[in-house]
Amino acid sequence: MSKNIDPLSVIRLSVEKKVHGASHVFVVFGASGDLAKKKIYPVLWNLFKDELLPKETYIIGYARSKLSLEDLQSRWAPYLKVTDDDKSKFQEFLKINSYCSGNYDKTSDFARLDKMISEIGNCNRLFYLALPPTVYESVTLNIKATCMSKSDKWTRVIIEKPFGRDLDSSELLSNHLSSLFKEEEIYRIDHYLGKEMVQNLMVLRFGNRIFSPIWNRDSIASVVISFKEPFGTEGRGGYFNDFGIIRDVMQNHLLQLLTLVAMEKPPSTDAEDIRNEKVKVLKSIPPIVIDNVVLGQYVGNPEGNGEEKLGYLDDPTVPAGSTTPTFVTAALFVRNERWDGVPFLLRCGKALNERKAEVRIQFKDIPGDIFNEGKVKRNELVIRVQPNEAVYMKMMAKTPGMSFDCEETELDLTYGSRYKGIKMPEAYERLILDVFTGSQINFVRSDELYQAWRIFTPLLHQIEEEKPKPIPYVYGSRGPKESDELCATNNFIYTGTYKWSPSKI
Ligand SMILES: NC(=O)C1=CN([C@@H]2O[C@H](COP(=O)(O)OP(=O)(O)OC[C@H]3O[C@@H](n4cnc5c(N)ncnc54)[C@H](OP(=O)(O)O)[C@@H]3O)[C@@H](O)[C@H]2O)C=CC1
Ligand SMILES: O=C1O[C@H](COP(=O)(O)O)[C@@H](O)[C@H](O)[C@H]1O
Repeated sequence: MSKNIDPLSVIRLSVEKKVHGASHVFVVFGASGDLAKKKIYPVLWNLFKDELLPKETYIIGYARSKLSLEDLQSRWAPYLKVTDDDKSKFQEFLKINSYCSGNYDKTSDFARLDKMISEIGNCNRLFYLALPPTVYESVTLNIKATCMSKSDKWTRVIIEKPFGRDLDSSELLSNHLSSLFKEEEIYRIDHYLGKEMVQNLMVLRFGNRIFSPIWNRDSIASVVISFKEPFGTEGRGGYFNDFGIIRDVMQNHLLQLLTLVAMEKPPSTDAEDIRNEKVKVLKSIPPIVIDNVVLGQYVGNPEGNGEEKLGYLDDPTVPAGSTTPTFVTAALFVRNERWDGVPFLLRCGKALNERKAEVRIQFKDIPGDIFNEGKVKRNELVIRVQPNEAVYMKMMAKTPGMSFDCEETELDLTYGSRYKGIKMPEAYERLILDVFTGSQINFVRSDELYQAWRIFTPLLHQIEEEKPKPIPYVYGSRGPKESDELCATNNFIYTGTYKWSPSKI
């Protein structure tokens, strides 16, 4: 693209083209809550500020609390970035916002909401459920009964995980939703699908000739998909304890990454073509067996990063003696022609040594090594999702100079240096814009969800019934050593010999 073209103007044009100049109302259910103030309103503000929201868009917050717009605004204040230059734009943003106080189970309150929307005009309607799942049922029933759009306009409902807690409860929710809405009206958010490097996976795989011949069991030894967070449950122990790290991160975000790495090339980039391929690959994954799993739980660290860090069980919101895992590594297998025998190691944990999400594809040893035995190390292709987005290939090269020795080095695409000054949109920004434009590529379809729960439910039930004691690991460490052992027995070789020395140029 020419340097003179503002990339945002291209997106603006494409959004306007797709919405055909229609008016929209975006309703935030749970407007007084955490997700709304930390994510949804800041994202709506960013989209508004960048003029990416369709022109005639109005936002209505809905929650039980009796709040004025000023009250709502004071909740957003710490999370919305408004600079001095933005002040007049922010006043315009306030003008498109309003608030409706009502209960989640009272049809007459939803009728009031419908009246508010109708007063704006005949418009497309987006309903974002930033709510605990306990009220999904009554809210969606009330939307259906009173708030659907009229005549030629559409309605879209955006829901957040957890989509149930196992196969049965997820099926109940899916059946409930499908009794009210068509699949194309339901947008199940997995915010990892909105991340730049996650979206990049399809382009890397299907836009490069070099990868397709080696992207299979003949060349790939193992795939490690990691999510690491350097903080514990701090304050969220109640919610987390009920769900655990498998439901919180692995069954959704990490499994989505796996499907994008493992799926076959779709016939097109249409949402249904891509989601069909994702479902196909999920169907080839048998349920995880507990022997292929390591469970961990963090314990306190008196010297954690300069200050004492409390263990999971020290969190007052966590029930005494809880065996909920805060760290899990699991080996999954895709039983199809491309992947048979290749372990996919999913690892996720809280209170670890760093923040990191990455996909690491480790290639097999080279056959017939002619160099000094043990010198040649396996190639690795690493797609670092966050932080500091990068794609790098660890490879061997001749040591520069007179000697004919070889050493480990890398081909390195670091986004921060290659794409200086490019603003990476927040995952939620992309996803919310996708809902306006009707693209379901980055949303989870009901049959995809079914398959995801099928893979994890037997393991989750076994853990809940047998309550195996998770292996303790220290807050701020890399997690239990048994996780490395599981990776090692599943054909991931860590040598510790690779050293990165980024170029100063
Ligand atoms: N463009 C860029 O920004 C680039 C950055 N780098 C940086 O260079 C550094 C090293 O590169 P990296 O790819 O991690 O290569 P390494 O070979 O150092 O690490 C490979 C993997 O092994 C894991 N590991 C660490 N210790 C053990 C162990 N004892 N047993 C088993 N596994 C272990 C690592 O971290 P863990 O298990 O803790 O997640 C990682 O998943 C990194 O900090 C990386 O970010 C490298 C290239 C390009
Ligand atoms: O869905 C979740 O994701 C966050 C991590 O998201 P990220 O975009 O910051 O990587 C995690 O902290 C949370 O527990 C989980 O519910």
